[in-house]
Amino acid sequence: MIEDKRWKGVYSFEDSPFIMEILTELRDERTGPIPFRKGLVKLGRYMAYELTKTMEVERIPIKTPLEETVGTIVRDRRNVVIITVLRAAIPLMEGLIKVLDHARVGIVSASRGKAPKFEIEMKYVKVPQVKPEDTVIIADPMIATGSTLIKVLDEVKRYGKAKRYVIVGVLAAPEGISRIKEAHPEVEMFVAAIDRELNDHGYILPGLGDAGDRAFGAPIKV
Ligand SMILES: O=P(O)(O)OC[C@H]1O[C@H](OP(=O)(O)OP(=O)(O)O)[C@H](O)[C@@H]1O
Ligand SMILES: O=c1cc[nH]c(=O)[nH]1
Ligand SMILES: [Mg+2]
Repeated sequence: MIEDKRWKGVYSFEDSPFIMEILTELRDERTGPIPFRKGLVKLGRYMAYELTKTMEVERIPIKTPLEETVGTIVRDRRNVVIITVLRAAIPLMEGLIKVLDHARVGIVSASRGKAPKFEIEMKYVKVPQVKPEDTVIIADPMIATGSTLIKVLDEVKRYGKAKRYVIVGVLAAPEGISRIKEAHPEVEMFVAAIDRELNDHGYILPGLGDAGDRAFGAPIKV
């Protein structure tokens, strides 16, 4: 996990060969929906494991069958709310929750309109009460213009103030990170990699394409 020099609290996993191997499979245009979804689940699991290294722990006395000793509890793992941003975060959340198994889960829908406005439509919002001891983890694989996550954070903050707000994603563009940090400076971000830039349609380059479509197939209008 490396903190990017450009922003405070923004980390990538470019130092982790295994996470990079999973990302490589996701980027590859030949990867179909089944391995694509499996890759997102794997990333969720490993990134959650890495995230626990930044959490508060507690030492507790325990007894083995032979003697008394001291054990460890990741205290913050008990107080997690995962916000799943439909659609593409569904497999990522499935991985996160394998490690963060006590998590309460909120679901929000967010659909990004076309360039140049990239308006975000948020129709479905089900978020639990957020408590002061909570770590709110917002799962969304792609941080492009940042518009989706700014809107999700604005909304989620109405449900109570958390101890930490953490975004877990796969790829981020520098433009999106800067915009989110401007709107919500305290937010931390953990992404597999930070890519070069956005194209005119708001897609991340080199990126992996449309994460929702690659995981679930392209929707049609009827
Ligand atoms: O940072 P932004 O520019 O806002 O773009 C990022 C958003 O775009 C994708 O969702 P999309 O709107 O394609 O919905 P989908 O998951 O249903 O495909 C992605 O999952 C993010 O939520
Ligand atoms: O590159 C991008 C940008 C937004 N949403 C995606 O799914 N991919
Ligand atoms: Mg999409």
